[in-house]
This record gives sequence, C-alpha cells and structure tokens, in this order.
Amino acid sequence: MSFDSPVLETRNLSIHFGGHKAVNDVSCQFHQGTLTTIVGPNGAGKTTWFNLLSGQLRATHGQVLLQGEDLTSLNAAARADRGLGRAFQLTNLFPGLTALENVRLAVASRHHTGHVFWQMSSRRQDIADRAFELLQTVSMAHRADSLVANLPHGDQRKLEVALLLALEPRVFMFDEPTAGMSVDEVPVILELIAEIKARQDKVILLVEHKMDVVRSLSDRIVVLHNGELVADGEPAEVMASPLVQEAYLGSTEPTQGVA
Ligand SMILES: Nc1ncnc2c1ncn2[C@@H]1O[C@H](COP(=O)(O)OP(=O)(O)OP(=O)(O)O)[C@@H](O)[C@H]1O
Repeated sequence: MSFDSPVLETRNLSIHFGGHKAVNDVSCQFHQGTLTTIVGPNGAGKTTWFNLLSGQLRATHGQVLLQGEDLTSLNAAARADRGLGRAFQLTNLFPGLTALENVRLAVASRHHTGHVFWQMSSRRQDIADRAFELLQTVSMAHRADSLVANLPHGDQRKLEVALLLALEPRVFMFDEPTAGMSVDEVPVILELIAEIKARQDKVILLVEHKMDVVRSLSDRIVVLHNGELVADGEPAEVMASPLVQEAYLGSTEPTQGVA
C-alpha cells in the first residue's frame, strides 16, 4: 500500500430495512491523520453507517476496507481486533468495577493477556502502570478507585475514551462523545480528541451535534441525508453551502446543533 492509500474505505455501503434505505451506496475514503465529522438531520443514517463500519450491522451490499483488507464479513469483535475502535456511549463500561479496573481490563485485552499471564506480577504491574497512565491522560487519575456506577456521566465518558485509547485502534469512532456532558466537561473531551489527532497516525470519525465546537477540529465534513452522502469537503465549504444549510442542516445558522 502506498502512503496515500486510504486507511479506511467504504465502497457502495448500503443497508436496507425492508424497503427503507437507511444507508444507501455510501462510498468514502479516510486517510491517516485526518478527522472527519459526519453530520445530517435526525434519521439521516449516521449511527447506522457507524454500525456498518464497526460491524454491529451487516451491510445489505457494499464493502468496508481497513488498510486494504475487506472486513465486510467480519463481526464487530474481529473488526475491533483489526483496529476499528468505537466508543459506545458507556455500554463498554463495567459499572461494578473501579475506573482503574476497567482500564486494566482493556489494556490486558489489547495485549491478549490470558489468565496465566495476568498472574505474573511483572506483567500485572506493566498493565496497571499503563492503565494508570491512561487514566491520567483523560484527567481521571483522582477517580482511579471510584466505582464506575458512582461516577458522574462526564467522568464515565472520559473513562470510555481511556478504554478506547487502551485498545490502540487505528481508527477512532466517536458517536456524540460530548452528549450529556456539562459545559465544563466538553473541552476536556475535545482536547483529548485533538491530542489523538495531533499524533497524525490515526483516522478519527466523529458524529457530533455541537458543530460550533468541533468545526475547528475537523479536516472534513461529510453530510448524510436520507441515508445518502450529499456533501463531502472542507468544513467551511460544506457549511457555507446553502443547499446543506437549508435542506440538510435545517438552519441558516451553521454554528449550532446541526448534526
Ligand atoms: N434496525 C433498524 N430497523 C429498521 N429501521 C432502522 C433500524 N436502524 C435504523 N433504522 C432507520 O434508519 C434510519 C437512520 O437511522 P439512524 O439512527 O442511523 O439516523 P441518525 O442519523 O443517526 O439519527 P440521529 O441523529 O437521530 O441519531 C432511520 O429512519 C431509522 O429509523
């Protein structure tokens, strides 16, 4: 593969529920070091398209390729193993474990650490150290021993990012990472995403309603409408398009609530 080859690609990706084309013929390429935000009105197909990428849903037709490998027939776990990492709005967290224990499990799973290795104290220390480091990365070290069930929503979302970082994916998929967060917490998550992007070695995909805050982060905006890709380009260009503002974003004010 050449340097310019896309890391992730969808080819004519589609899923039809009965006669309803929830995602229809979406072809897109994503390159290393880029952050793309996916927007569109409610029901446009954003989450369904994410589900098709991560393997929660199987395509009616079309393909998903990661670094040239066709993942279309693989399930979600196998795709995650290949490097497709998705934050799942808290469903990946174990509420009865502490924050640190959650991250430790993610670090151990990344390194396929089975029961025997888990017993080795040096290995266990490496995993614990890495887990604590990741908690620090998401500004959660002071919560290491808190039960996840007792954490505020914003802290749970930050923890979820730590879990994702632990898996060291090639592609990061964030579905509304700031949903339900307080005004104070939003910048923390955005800063984390900006840091991941700054490393220039990942692909980041974002579905996010708060376009005013993510616009500066995005290299590109893809607009879905009725399951189809209707605009794709640099943020300023896409957001300025009257077609996109009026027909697809439902507003002539591009700065608020457009996803
Ligand atoms: N399992 C399913 N069975 C039938 N229809 C579905 C299924 N999943 C999604 N849909 C339909 O597909 C369309 C796209 O839904 P999707 O949730 O992907 O939209 P979205 O752009 O993420 O919307 P929102 O911004 O409201 O989250 C909707 O019309 C939805 O009702």
